[in-house]
Amino acid sequence: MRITRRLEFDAGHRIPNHQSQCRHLHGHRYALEITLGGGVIDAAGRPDDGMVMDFSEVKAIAKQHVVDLWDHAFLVWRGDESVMNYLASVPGHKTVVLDAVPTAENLARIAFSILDPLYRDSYGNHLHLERIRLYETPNCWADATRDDLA
Ligand SMILES: Nc1nc2c(c(=O)[nH]1)N=C([C@H](O)[C@H](O)COP(=O)(O)OP(=O)(O)OP(=O)(O)O)CN2
Ligand SMILES: [Zn+2]
Repeated sequence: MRITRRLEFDAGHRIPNHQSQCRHLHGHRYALEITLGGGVIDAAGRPDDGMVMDFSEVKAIAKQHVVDLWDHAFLVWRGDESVMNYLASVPGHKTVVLDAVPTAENLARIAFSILDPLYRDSYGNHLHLERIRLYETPNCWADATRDDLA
């Protein structure tokens, strides 16, 4: 069985070597969809009976480890020297420094690697993270699965 929980956040980014307008500083209303696989819990009387995992628990983990960190932050590739230097000059700025250019593909892959160990086996029903879908715009998204981890 598969379940999916969606969370949304706002963040700034740029793709420094992009040939068009994405090299400019801009932001998105991102959406993160977390798809988990696992068995449906069959334990009458338990609060999670009939669930793969309580959606509120799925949300709490993603919120604590990804969404709250990236929300209203600027996501910057550590090799983007001019923007790194500028953001460092802004007192108390919320900046997330990444080892890769902040494309939808890389953000999906990074979110997968952060969240993967946090969902695995926590419910004893072979729970596992199957896919992270990261929407950069309503029309553009990337899917990361285990095969995409570096
Ligand atoms: N494969 C990828 N291509 C692009 C990415 C990306 O992350 N992966 N990112 C961008 C830009 O950051 C931008 O967010 C997308 O721009 P655009 O294609 O213009 O998307 P819009 O929704 O604004 O376009 P509409 O045509 O207005 O729907 C570029 N490419
Ligand atoms: Zn963009």
